[in-house]
Amino acid sequence: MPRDRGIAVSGVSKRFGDTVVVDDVTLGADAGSLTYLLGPNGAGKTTVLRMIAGLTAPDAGTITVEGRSLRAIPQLGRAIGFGLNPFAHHPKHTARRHLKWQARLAGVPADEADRVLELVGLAPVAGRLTGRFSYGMLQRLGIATALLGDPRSVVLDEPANGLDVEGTLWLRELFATLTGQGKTLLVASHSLSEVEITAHRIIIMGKGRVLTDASRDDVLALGSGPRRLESAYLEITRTSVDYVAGGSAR
Ligand SMILES: Nc1ncnc2c1ncn2[C@@H]1O[C@H](COP(=O)(O)OP(=O)(O)OP(=O)(O)O)[C@@H](O)[C@H]1O
Repeated sequence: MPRDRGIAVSGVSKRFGDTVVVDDVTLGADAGSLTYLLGPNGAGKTTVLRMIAGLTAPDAGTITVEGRSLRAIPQLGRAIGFGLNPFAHHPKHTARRHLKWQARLAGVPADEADRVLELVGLAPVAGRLTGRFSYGMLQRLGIATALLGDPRSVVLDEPANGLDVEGTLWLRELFATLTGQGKTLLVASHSLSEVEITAHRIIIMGKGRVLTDASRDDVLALGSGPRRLESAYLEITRTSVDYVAGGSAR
């Protein structure tokens, strides 16, 4: 059966100045699947997500959403929900006001704000200033923004960062619900333990290139020991890390 590609990135490259940060990347995410994008710091994950969001223009290649070129989609925010930066909010606005504003930008009804506040568990603090939110609450607000208008595809950048245990379990359930509804989920993450539990497909980038794009089971088969994904990941990215905080760790 052909794969039902929600998001398809084909032969995409991006250079900043003299540096090629995304180099002929082809990857995608299927409807009804949770696809994770992994890779060391600076691998190019966020740049790929920003190009899918239309925030960064690729130098080469094509990006399609449900078979349509980005340029042919008049209101991209209705087709894909993006949660790329939990700090993209005005600290003097309440959560509800922020989401109503985001709804307007995405071209969806303002009353969507209250639906998504409920969905992410922020309804009780809807009237609180976002400047007083904890990091975990801001993550939930970012996820709420991505869910405005109930888009068929959702793209998130490290949504599990800062979530407490209850929040992590909540996010796991949310992902299961969304994929069960046939939605396309593309999520950049460094939380290997969570990825190992929830992924359907795993893409690993390094130095701007795709190193691996395979089912979760096929990636796990490359690892060994009690932390299979961690061991597979370290092996795959071994030659792709040129920045290690605190010096050479490996
Ligand atoms: N606007 C920009 N101008 C110049 N360089 C940039 C810009 N945005 C990103 N880069 C560079 O592109 C490279 C890839 O960055 P990117 O944020 O896509 O990596 P990443 O895989 O998401 O990393 P991380 O895991 O740290 O979030 C990095 O070297 C980064 O410094």
